[in-house]
Amino acid sequence: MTGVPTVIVHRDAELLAQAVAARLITRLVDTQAARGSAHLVLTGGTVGIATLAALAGTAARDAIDWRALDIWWGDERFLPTGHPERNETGARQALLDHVDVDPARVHPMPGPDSGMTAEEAADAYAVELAKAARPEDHGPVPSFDVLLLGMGPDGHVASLFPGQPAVYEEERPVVAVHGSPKPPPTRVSLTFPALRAAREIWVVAAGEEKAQAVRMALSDAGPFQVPAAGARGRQRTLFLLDRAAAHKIPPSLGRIASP
Ligand SMILES: O=C(O)[C@H](O)[C@@H](O)[C@H](O)[C@H](O)COP(=O)(O)O
Repeated sequence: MTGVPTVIVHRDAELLAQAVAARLITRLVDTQAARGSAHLVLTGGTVGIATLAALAGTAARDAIDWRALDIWWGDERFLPTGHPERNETGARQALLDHVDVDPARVHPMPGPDSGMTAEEAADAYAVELAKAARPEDHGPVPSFDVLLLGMGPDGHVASLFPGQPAVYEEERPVVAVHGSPKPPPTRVSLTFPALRAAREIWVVAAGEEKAQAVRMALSDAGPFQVPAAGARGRQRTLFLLDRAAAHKIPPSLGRIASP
């Protein structure tokens, strides 16, 4: 784990989504200018999808070279392709159906309609990640330029739930998750080793019900109990919050970015 997270607080959930969308445009444009292409990891959840919708609604989205972008998911609900509860479906409806992505560079996690079990889907995703990794990357996954994470009131990120076997995985980059406390029970998730390959991790959270988990994630809580406490990027970690989610952290920690 590297560095202390930077905390940025916006007025409310709507402005937070707009601000994260604007930040994504800048970051992806800068990365593509420097390296030609970029790797972005998406999240499900309310703020995650609201951010993608905000991005789709911003004219500046055209500054991104959508065809030079690999899109991955941090986790997926193990449901058939097109199911309304899949994180992929939400991302496609909010953003991906409205921009000129290269279909070959959009990497959804397989669902049960692939004929695979959740374990096989996790292994297949690990193979796909390994194919995209370059020798200069730190292990069998690409160095994600931005990895977006929503966070649950229990401090979970991706489908890494407190105390569940997936949080203890130190080898495999992707695992199957059974018995998730948030429905649906079966999921596929990146693990801590894969998350920590990211150059930047942006934890995005809004709402009073997240305030306690935000405080714990920024304290010295252990990642097995509060998985968001273990989500740290190699170069930078941002906690992008609305005021309600930020109100339990010491004022010294948060930078208020919106009046
Ligand atoms: O499949 C999912 O649900 C997610 O990927 C999950 O990790 C989500 O991001 C958080 O639970 C926050 O979700 P909310 O923003 O809806 O609270």
